[in-house]
Amino acid sequence: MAEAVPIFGKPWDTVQPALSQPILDAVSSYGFDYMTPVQEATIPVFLQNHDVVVEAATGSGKTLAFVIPILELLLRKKLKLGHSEIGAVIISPTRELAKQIHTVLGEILLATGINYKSHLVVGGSSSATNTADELAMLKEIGPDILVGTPGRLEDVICGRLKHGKKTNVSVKKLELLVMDEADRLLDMGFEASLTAIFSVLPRQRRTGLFSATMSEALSELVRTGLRNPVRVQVKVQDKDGNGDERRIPSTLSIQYLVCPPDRKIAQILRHIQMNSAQKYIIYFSTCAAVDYFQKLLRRLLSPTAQIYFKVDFPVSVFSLHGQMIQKKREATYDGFSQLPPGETGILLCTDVASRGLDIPDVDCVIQWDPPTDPKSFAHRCGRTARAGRSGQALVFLNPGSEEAYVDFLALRKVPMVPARYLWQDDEGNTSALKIQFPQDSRSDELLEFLRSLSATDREIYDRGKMAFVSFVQSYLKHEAKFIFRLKELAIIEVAKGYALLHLPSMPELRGRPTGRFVKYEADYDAIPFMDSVREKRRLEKLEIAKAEKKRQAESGESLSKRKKQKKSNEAWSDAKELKERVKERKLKRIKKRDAKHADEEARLMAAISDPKLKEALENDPLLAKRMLSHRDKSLKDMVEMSTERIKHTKKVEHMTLEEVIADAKAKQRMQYNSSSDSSSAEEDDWEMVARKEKVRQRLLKEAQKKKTKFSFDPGFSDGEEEM
Ligand SMILES: Nc1ncnc2c1ncn2[C@@H]1O[C@H](COP(=O)(O)OP(=O)(O)OP(=O)(O)O)[C@@H](O)[C@H]1O
Repeated sequence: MAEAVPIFGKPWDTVQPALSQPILDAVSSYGFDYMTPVQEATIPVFLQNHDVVVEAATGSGKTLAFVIPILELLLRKKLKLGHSEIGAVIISPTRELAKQIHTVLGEILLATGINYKSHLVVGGSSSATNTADELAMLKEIGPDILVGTPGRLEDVICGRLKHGKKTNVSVKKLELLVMDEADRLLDMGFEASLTAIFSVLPRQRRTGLFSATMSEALSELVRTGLRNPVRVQVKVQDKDGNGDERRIPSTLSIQYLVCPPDRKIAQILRHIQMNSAQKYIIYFSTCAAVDYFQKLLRRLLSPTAQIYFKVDFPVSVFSLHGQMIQKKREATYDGFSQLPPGETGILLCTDVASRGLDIPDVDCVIQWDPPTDPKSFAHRCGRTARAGRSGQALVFLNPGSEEAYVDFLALRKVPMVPARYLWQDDEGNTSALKIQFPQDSRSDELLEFLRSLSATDREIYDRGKMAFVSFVQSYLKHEAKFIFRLKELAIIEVAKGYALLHLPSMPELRGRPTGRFVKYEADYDAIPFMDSVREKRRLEKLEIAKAEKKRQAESGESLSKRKKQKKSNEAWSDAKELKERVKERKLKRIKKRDAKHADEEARLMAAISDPKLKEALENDPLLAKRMLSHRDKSLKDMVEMSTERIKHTKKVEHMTLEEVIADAKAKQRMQYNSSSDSSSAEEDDWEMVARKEKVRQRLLKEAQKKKTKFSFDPGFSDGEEEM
């Protein structure tokens, strides 16, 4: 078990300006006699009404560094908040973290006896499934402090509602805004929600940003949301006293193991076998991998698998990722957090659990693969070694280009030391080896056993393929691309490490020598689901597919032809649908325009008695439009102009663009020579004809290219082409 190392600062009653007695009593009821360095540095500055930007290692006590000043400032101002008025808002990137902060706040409020209420505002919570429910709850409770995630908070604070109800929350008297894991808030693309929230909060508020890692985006936020902030940076020295600075707690030891990807699972199991009664968190890059390895681990813990994973102590396996429903997320989090001491527990998760979570007594953090965002690395490791306790972290690096990650992190003040390869003898005894990649037949046997599980359980088989494919896709998303190069990744060994029965067909595998991968001999169609309902449904579908295949084989259709046919049918129907939609939109536009013109023309025709004029107008609806906008011209002039234009339009239809321009220029010259004022309407018409000619030329070229039928009506189509 991890032991506590005292790394604390001054007592709480030394804070200047002094904290109120109820708050001092509350922290002492927690058994916290001394502040941590970040609390000592931050609380006085926040209390002196400064905005703060706080950067301190994981597990250093940042939560109380903002919770205490929030309560103290609200108390000190003796702020009388109405039923719907909010005094402080705390924003967190994940629901779990928001819930945790809300719990800490609630406990402190209870211990102080202060009459403020806090409320948790997160999406997908079991208590309020939508914003309307949330607002109804808020109306009933009348909280003073809100803790939540950006989207739902934006809904509640800014009144962006889906149900047309007005928000009944007022932030006019808000005193404090805190953003925990502020850099993550921006990385996760919450910037728009944050900006919306800032825009409705009073400018005279205090703002605090807290994180263990700062980013460039954060300095942008400092510029936009804070006023002359005081920057608090708590530095950690290396334990060996060489004066080196580190971004991680001094009580945290991080090891790395350069290990072929197909040995990882055996290494993890041996780790667990060697260290009983420990709490582990294992990070994966994708939700699919979490689900898959949870299934495998659970099966490995069954009595029949004890030959490969022999443990004589109870082990509970949990999983947590962002695609799980909220209720399950909450149950997992609570289950793992409340695991009784002396029991071994393993939480498999993605980065949704990398930040801020204060799960008690986590002894070891293992990273199956490094995170795509390098900043997450320190946060993941920081789930252990919290508040002065010691803790261990281990990351697997694939041989090839990933070894460079060690130096990359060292430059970012995250030091690591090499780990030893864990070896298991034939009796199942585990020991640490000095050599890096020994022959490891027991690891190979374990993989074969996992494959045999896959060959008898379709859910494991399907999930394995999904996990592998999603891993490859996530590998391409690594921010440190110069280290994580897919070309240099031993992808076949990765597939072996995922205990796949066969390689999936994917472009990333094209051109790779696959000889090292031995396909598992099995009838893949026969692999059943353990769940009888799913299996029944699968068999029914399989029957239908087989019957169809047989029918096509009998009718002589080749597979490639069938595929081609299917593809062309899909493409054809898609294209047809699109064409119809375009046509529909076009017809709508024409109808709308015609209705408008018809109205104008009707009024005009009613006013015209000259039959010649009427005829000219019928031939040229564009003229009707022009006549309405040039009422100062006599109708007769307009008709002459129109007749001339119609003649000319018909002529230019067969002219090239150069000829049209030359013609227009000649007309202009003639007009200039005759010293007559050129009519602007007429100039517009020439311009229009030239423009239409340009369009016609373009369409002609395109049509020639596509060899499609081409028609273009320069008089009426108003620039709309028909192909
Ligand atoms: N003054 C204190 N004395 C002893 N323990 C403390 C003190 N302040 C906080 N702690 C404990 O330290 C642990 C870590 O605190 P907290 O979760 O606030 O860390 P953090 O800096 O926010 O970490 P992270 O960066 O991972 O979010 C908690 O269990 C908390 O109860």
